[in-house]
Amino acid sequence: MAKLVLVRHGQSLWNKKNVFTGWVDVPLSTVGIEEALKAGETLADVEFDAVYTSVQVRALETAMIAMAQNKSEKTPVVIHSDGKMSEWGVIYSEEMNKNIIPVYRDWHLNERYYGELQGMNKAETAKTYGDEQVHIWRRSYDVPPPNGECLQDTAERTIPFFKENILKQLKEGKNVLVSAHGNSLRSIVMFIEELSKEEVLKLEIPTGVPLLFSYENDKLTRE
Ligand SMILES: O=C(O)[C@H](O)COP(=O)(O)O
Repeated sequence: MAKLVLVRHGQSLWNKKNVFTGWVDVPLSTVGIEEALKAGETLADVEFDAVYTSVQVRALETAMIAMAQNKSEKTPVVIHSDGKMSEWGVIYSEEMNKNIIPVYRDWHLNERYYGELQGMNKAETAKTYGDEQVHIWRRSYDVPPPNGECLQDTAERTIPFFKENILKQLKEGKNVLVSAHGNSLRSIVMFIEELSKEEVLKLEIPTGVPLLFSYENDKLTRE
């Protein structure tokens, strides 16, 4: 039975300031580093075969901090796809491959692009546009924030990527860690758990808390 772990990056400096982040590349806060360390402790006994992250530093930091505590003591090595997925694969000698865990870094797992809201304080935005409008922008499936992506747009890039890469590894019996973002992970959980547009409104993914799924008979089940 293969394992899939999804983890949202630890608190970033802009999560701390309650600012819409999206594609702005903001690092972890001290709390975020502690959350990543804790996630790593929780996952220390899981023997991962592959790690996937977005290109954003907060997700990469979280994956690396967590993997540094893994009992396998393998070295996580970042592999950049440069958009050419077919070129991914075994790039080291068999001997080296035994000691490394590939960390695939790809923009398809990036946070939802928040458009004109990026850089704006969430509480102040709610004061200007109203709580309901801001909740719709933040949590609805198909209403995009001004000039940004709605969750459906995000899902259109994350789900094909998930199926072609991550699910493929799970089918081969590999254990996979995915370190990504609140909304890119919401779209993936929506797909795995077949949530409706209404159900996804309530789906919240906290920072730094690993979600564990087991893969058996072509089905992913949350543990
Ligand atoms: O991009 C952001 O601001 C956060 O990572 C996710 O924000 P949200 O909870 O407002 O969707």
